[in-house]
Amino acid sequence: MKKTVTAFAPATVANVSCGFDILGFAIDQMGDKVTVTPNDLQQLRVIGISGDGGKLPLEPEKNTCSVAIQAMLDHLESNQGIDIYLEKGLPLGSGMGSSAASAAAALVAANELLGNPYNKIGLVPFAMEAERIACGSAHADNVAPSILGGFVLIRDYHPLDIIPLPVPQNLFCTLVHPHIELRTADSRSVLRKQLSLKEAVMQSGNIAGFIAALYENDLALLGRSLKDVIAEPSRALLIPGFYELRSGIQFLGALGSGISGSGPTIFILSPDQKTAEAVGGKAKEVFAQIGLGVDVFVSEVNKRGAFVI
Ligand SMILES: Nc1ncnc2c1ncn2[C@@H]1O[C@H](COP(=O)(O)OP(=O)(O)O)[C@@H](O)[C@H]1O
Ligand SMILES: N[C@@H](CCOP(=O)(O)O)C(=O)O
Repeated sequence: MKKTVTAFAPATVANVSCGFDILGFAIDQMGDKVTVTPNDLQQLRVIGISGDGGKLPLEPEKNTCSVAIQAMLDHLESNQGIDIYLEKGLPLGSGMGSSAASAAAALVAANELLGNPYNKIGLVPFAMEAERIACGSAHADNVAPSILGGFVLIRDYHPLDIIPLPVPQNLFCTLVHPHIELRTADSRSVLRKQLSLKEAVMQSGNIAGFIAALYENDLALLGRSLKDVIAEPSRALLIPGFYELRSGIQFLGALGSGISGSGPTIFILSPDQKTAEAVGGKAKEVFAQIGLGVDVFVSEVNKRGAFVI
């Protein structure tokens, strides 16, 4: 067995407006790193965390790294002991799949340590168990793209059916992260439990249009499909500046915008880097006017997903 393995897993944008709980994509550069080392104690231990300001739990039953690896070891019927070190690169409660990136990096590192018993899709159910403890819901729309990269559709959860999708050319994403923390568990609690038939029809039309746009490389159709009648109406109220930003960028040439995951991060898709940068500049102005700090990132879609370093 290898002595030590480190893996990186990227941030993700879940939902992508029209795909609540069933669609997500991975972002370049930003993410978490996890290092795993075997121990002889037959125990999983989180031996250290950096970059989290002391906020994340070291208890193995509460940290998404250890919960994900434990789910994998249980499936393998293994009692291998592993020490876990997490370098947190993503802000917590950001809507950029922070809890998911930790789980994804931990699984890819532990899988390598154990001789790769699983392919990447095989790791997704273990990462979903980590999401269950992080926010009370085992959604896969962050963990699947963080592990696999690109756009990923979760066609069904029972049984799990994961479909990697094509990534169109020249698609750029601007992420605008206002400096507030929004826990996924809290922003799930504001969701309506019922949809009207009319709303279900609208959401189905848009997710179908979005998937067709990915296959057709049709960015205009992709932009028209960026609509969300399920989560955005209730969640946007929790995000100061959401509607101001949307109206501020409307003539800059972006394809569309929405809430990244459960927020507060807002994503904007653009057909070129120049537009994505201009949108980022406008976002800084809008948030300066309302007096709230923001971080702005511009990224292409990350096609690689989590990898061993
Ligand atoms: N390794 C971890 N990385 C990130 N969050 C973790 C981790 N372990 C546990 N958590 C918990 O998950 C929650 C953050 O997840 P979540 O609210 O889903 O954020 P995000 O929207 O960024 O994914 C926090 O309450 C945090 O305590
Ligand atoms: N589909 C989930 C996605 C949550 O993403 P996160 O990055 O905010 O954890 C939801 O909308 O609740």
